[in-house]
Amino acid sequence: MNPSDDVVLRVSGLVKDFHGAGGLGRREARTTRAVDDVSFEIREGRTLGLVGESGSGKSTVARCIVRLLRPTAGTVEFRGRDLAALSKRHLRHARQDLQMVFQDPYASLDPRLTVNEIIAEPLRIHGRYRRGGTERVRELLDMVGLKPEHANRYPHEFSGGQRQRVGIARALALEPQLLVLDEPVSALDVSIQAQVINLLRELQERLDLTYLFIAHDLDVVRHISDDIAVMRGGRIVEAADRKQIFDQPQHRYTQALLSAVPIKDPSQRGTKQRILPDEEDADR
Ligand SMILES: Nc1ncnc2c1ncn2[C@@H]1O[C@H](COP(=O)(O)OP(=O)(O)OP(=O)(O)O)[C@@H](O)[C@H]1O
Repeated sequence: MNPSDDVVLRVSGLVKDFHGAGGLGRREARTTRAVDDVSFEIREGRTLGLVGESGSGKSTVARCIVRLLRPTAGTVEFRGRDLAALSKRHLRHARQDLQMVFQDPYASLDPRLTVNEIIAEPLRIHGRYRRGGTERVRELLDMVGLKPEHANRYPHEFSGGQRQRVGIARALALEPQLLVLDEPVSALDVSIQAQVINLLRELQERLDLTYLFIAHDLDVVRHISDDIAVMRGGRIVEAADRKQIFDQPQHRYTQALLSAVPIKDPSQRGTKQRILPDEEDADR
């Protein structure tokens, strides 16, 4: 078998610019390069952790992959097919195979819909909610550790962790191959984070899923990633397998992400503070 055959996602030279208004009194438009020449690939059944501080461009990469955003340059290949080259109809079809789970389960679930309606929505949109649709919803609820009676409840009746389980069930409804998980546990308590990460690991094993797992904290991706890419200022500054990143980080920014010191302010005792080098210092 050709070694590239099991590559599910290949991102090459991805660039995304946002064009916004200039500052006060300035007429010219200002361009922010949120993603600057990002490349990586993920093989079948593996997880790439994409890590970096807020504003480093992680979500923009995710949104370009699932085509919520159109890249300025570069390619996103899914199973060897460039998504930008697909017709609308083929893109719609391909998008069933790559689904996204969002950070905030409070904001990403429509509060007016029951859990049954939320999970069935992608099935309906893609014409796959036929007879037995309710059975499929029950099956999905079971997969994520929820009960059949949860189907008739509304999002506000659930805890944060349960809501994220609903979000995961919805993402799985169309039997995708790739999940783009954009900070899926960041809004949850630490104890609940571990439960959701364990669930994601079980599902990956059971359904042969491939993950792009985005987080701002290396600790979060430690137990789920095979490989890790560290982003800063729109670029990947270091990418390696998990062991290498944790045992022998090469880039000063990765080293800084791994190091933590107690905050001096006693009112914040128990929390950690990252020491991040200045942009110039971070360049090797
Ligand atoms: N729609 C937009 N219009 C203009 N600028 C944007 C837009 N979306 C993101 N940006 C800018 O792009 C850069 C990268 O943002 P992005 O949200 O991708 O980072 P992130 O690493 O995911 O951070 P966070 O974890 O805070 O979401 C930031 O400077 C951000 O302000």
